Amino acid sequence: MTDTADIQAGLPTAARRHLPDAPFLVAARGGTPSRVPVWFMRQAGRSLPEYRAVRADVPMLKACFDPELVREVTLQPVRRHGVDAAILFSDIVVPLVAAGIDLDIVAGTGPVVAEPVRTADQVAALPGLDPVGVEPVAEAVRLLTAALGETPLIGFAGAPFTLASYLVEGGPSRNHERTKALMYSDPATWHALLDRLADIALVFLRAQIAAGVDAVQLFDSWAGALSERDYREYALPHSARVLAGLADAGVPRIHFGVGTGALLGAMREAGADVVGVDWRTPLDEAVRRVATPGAPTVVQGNLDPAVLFAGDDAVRAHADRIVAEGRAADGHIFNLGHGVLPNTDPTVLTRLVEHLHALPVA
Ligand SMILES: Cc1c2[nH]c(c1CCC(=O)O)Cc1[nH]c(c(CCC(=O)O)c1C)Cc1[nH]c(c(CCC(=O)O)c1C)Cc1[nH]c(c(C)c1CCC(=O)O)C2
Repeated sequence: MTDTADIQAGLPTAARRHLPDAPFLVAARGGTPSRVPVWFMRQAGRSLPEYRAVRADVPMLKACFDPELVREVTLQPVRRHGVDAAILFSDIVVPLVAAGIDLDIVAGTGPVVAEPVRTADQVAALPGLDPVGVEPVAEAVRLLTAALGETPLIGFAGAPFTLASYLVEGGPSRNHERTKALMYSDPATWHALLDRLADIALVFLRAQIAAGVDAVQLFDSWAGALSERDYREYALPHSARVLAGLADAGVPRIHFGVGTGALLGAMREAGADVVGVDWRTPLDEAVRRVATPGAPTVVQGNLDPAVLFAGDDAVRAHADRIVAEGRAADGHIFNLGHGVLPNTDPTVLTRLVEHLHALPVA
């Protein structure tokens, strides 16, 4: 394992903007924002015709390494919806590609790995990430912080478990059976793999922070496939190392996964300042699960993305319920319970943002 101290060296903080009143950042710290802050996971993407237009001739991974294109696509949902945060347009596999792992993002499928990683020798041969490899991403962050005005920028990475699932399965998986087979049959190789992936995630996030992102989200999208016991044994220590390795930066750390109702307390313990919640767990119940003495309880979520297809009355009714449930927390950042579905009508999102911004704050 790489010495975490090496990865932590040299984090310039001068790049970060001072945004004391940004509602997203105020809520992330457990304060009272001037309005209900909202952004949407996958807000940049196929739901937007302007995204489809600029991506028409550019493969996904090529786009992720083009700073000007990343800037444009990241800004599109901010311009259109007036959301309270931008999320860097990238992908969880970008640092793996930058490290030299042969994989592609196949439209309609997701990441596909040329040679799945399943043996101790393959794990030992995995390359590390040199920050130079993600310099185009850092450049995009610098372009964005210059363009965003008062709107915060969220950087992100995939958590070690979720990255491991793609590497071991070779692509998206419903049951994660090969991943779990490695985990249960060869724990030493499993932990060595997650250790490498934690290093890669940490280098990627620290490069984004050094370039100026205002918050980070660690996506452990598929952690909900694990029982709480297995999550604590096989995933949490590695996510905890990533999150702890960012503590000195002082930016809010959001941690999110799908179907993680049983894991919310453990995900908080991994070192999250803000816990993202999918739609299966009501926010007031999520607050009970993540509350920790001595620290503000902040949650993010959790509108079912499918509700966006049910008409404005239903959207507003669900949104109002979620805002009310979120009042159980010290801070609530409105979001979906997972990403925007590709055929969502984007005008529904714009009207939802307007509705949330017109609500009184507690
Ligand atoms: C699991 C995961 C991946 N990527 C990501 C996760 C974690 C978040 C989650 O749980 O959804 C993270 C991600 N990927 C993308 C973003 C963009 C930022 C945002 O607006 O939220 C973010 C935050 C762009 C993308 N990443 C991808 C797209 C679609 C590619 C395209 O537009 O052609 C986008 C906009 C590709 C991708 N990459 C991945 C999947 C499952 C897919 C979708 C495959 C498909 O349906 O085509 C892996």
